[in-house]
Amino acid sequence: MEKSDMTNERFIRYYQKQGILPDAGEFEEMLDAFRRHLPTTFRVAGSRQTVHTLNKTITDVHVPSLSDVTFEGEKIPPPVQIPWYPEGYAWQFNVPKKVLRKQPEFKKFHSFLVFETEVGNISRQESVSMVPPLFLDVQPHHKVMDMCAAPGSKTAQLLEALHSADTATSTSIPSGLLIANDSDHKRTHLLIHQSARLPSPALMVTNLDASSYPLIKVPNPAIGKMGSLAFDRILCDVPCSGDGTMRKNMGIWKSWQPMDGNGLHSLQLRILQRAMRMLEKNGRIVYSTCSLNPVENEAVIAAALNLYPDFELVDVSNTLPMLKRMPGLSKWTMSVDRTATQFFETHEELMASSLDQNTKNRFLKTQWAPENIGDLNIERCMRIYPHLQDTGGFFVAVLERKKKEPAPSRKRTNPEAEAEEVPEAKRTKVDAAAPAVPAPEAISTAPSIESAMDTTEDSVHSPAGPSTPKDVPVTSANDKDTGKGKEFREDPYTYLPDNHPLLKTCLERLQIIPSFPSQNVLVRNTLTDSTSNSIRSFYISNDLVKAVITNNDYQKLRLTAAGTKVFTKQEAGKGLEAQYRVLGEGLPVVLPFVKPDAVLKGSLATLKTFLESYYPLVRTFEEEFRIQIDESSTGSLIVRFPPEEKGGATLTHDLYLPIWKSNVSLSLMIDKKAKSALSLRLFHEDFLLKATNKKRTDNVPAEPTESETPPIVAEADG
Ligand SMILES: C[S@@+](CC[C@H](N)C(=O)[O-])C[C@H]1O[C@@H](n2cnc3c(N)ncnc32)[C@H](O)[C@@H]1O
Repeated sequence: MEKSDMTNERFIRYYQKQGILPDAGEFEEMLDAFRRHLPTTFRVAGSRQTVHTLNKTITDVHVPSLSDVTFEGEKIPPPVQIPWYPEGYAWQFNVPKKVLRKQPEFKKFHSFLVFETEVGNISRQESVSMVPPLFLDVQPHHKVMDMCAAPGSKTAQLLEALHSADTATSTSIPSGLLIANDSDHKRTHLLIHQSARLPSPALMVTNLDASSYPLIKVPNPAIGKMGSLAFDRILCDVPCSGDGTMRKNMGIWKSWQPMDGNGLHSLQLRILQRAMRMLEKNGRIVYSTCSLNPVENEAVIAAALNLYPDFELVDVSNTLPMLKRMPGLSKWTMSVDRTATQFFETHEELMASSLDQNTKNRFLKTQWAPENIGDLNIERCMRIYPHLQDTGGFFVAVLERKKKEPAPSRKRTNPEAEAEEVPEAKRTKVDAAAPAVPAPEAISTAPSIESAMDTTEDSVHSPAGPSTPKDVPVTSANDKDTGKGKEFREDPYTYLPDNHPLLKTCLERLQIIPSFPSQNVLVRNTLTDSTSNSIRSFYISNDLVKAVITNNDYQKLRLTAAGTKVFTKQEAGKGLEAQYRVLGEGLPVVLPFVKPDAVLKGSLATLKTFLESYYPLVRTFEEEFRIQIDESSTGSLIVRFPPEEKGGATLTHDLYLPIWKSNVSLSLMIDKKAKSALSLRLFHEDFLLKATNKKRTDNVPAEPTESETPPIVAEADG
């Protein structure tokens, strides 16, 4: 898009009128920033140890190699750490695509990023999108809800925080829970794909309208009865008009008009209200949008605070001090047409106008600033503008229940506000879906329970998505997208008795110790006599996920995923019995429960042999490893590669990998991309690519001969 096309009179008129920036000069600066290309940003993801090691590789190896680069006579700046991101684990660089494709050092860095993104060690995410989860401050014991989660970049951050006790080799089983929800069924699958990079026994994915999220029943040991689940942390990253994303979604320059935001206010408010009702007493909500529009931001927050006067905005000015932000607005005006020409300062002014009643009825009083806006600490909301730190635009507000009684001045501006301002039909709907929603006080006493780099996050800040109605205030959830009335086809979630014969045999064969939480193993089918013997995969969850699944109807919850897949059945070829094997994605969860002497020991040389061909013959391995293999039975095995430095390759910490032994050959049971990433990270070249190319040039058959072929393909995981 040409710079000259990056303008929109309606946008400029509307936002100048809102006074979102103190002076005209700064407003121009913001517009200029909106017209510039957004830098590429990413964060290092995964367990603390992995993050530390990978970040050190970027700092010590990549940055120095990129620090003195010139391309076509121009100096190219190296990646820099995002100043406000904790521990320097997020980075940004701004180089043209052709530099990434042609300049050797940047090309190498780019493939490093692509592969590490594929395996989940790097998350390409717009920098402002990293902000809301940081303010949520999630701990491993927290019950967390991500109400509008797809495609899931923030879900990944929440999951990492829940798993902060993980080590480089094993996944902890947090006592907390993360429910990632999205009303768009297709997008929940993006969510599942994204979170597969960090498999968690504490994760559930649901497909519901967040504004009418049902109560979840769980046992409350304190009262010996069932209670309802209240959440410690809730993220409301609501659907929005997305005008903060214009640097990336350039179509918004052309299409922007004020009714986009007007049409979303009601849905946004209802989602936030629902979160307030589901929050644990000392819990925290983060509300965010990628929009600059006060009607989607401060108006929603002010209305919610007036509906729930026991809530307040938290002063987070000392958190992430390097993050530049502007205070929330206490004054704004409403445009009631597409052209942004007709403005009304108050709802009363609109009502007294000569506009027809139908037009008037499209607007809610809550879209204007309430009279008591001065009492709401609205300046504690955070507005992030593109010119401040070369980012997209964003809005973030942090809400908690008040520690003290509401101050006398903080009374509802209109005690009937909820009934009047959020149409009754909606409330009835909410209550029907969620029987007997308790008052906030009641729920608080409830029981405590991109190429990869280029495309990964494109849809994160896309405007509201398909469920966003235009032009009219949303008066009810959109059935088409919330799945309501749509058939829900998911296999059931069934917990096995811990002495189930197939599970017992599987655990014995894989040498899993008795403390393995087999009571939390589930399968994705109903257990009849005929299915009991044909279980394909075993999954594991934590206690809380089990409590939710066993006490609620998974169909009502529209549960699309839960727990981590750990073991899967492997057909073993002619004459051999099928066996279960440990999945690569499940290994970090299972590892603490594998008998130590069942784990084989390899070396960098062993690993190189595994990476150099798909099905290396046993005889091609060095003797020390061959002896161990000869003593092992065929099937699923685990190998530990201890730290080692040899011939320019460095392994800094223990690495555990699943392998498969067939009669004469072995195979590393991780997918191709993970193999390439490992090869590049440790040996600085992609052996797999070399092996594939060699096969092509030597005209060697693509697959090994039958006698060598293990009964599976190497990338069978998933
Ligand atoms: C801004 S995006 C969320 C981005 C996401 N949090 C992330 O970081 O990847 C808003 C999401 O809300 C979903 N959505 C729209 N209406 C919804 C509703 N009523 N309930 C739940 N989700 C909704 C959309 O499908 C979209 O995925």
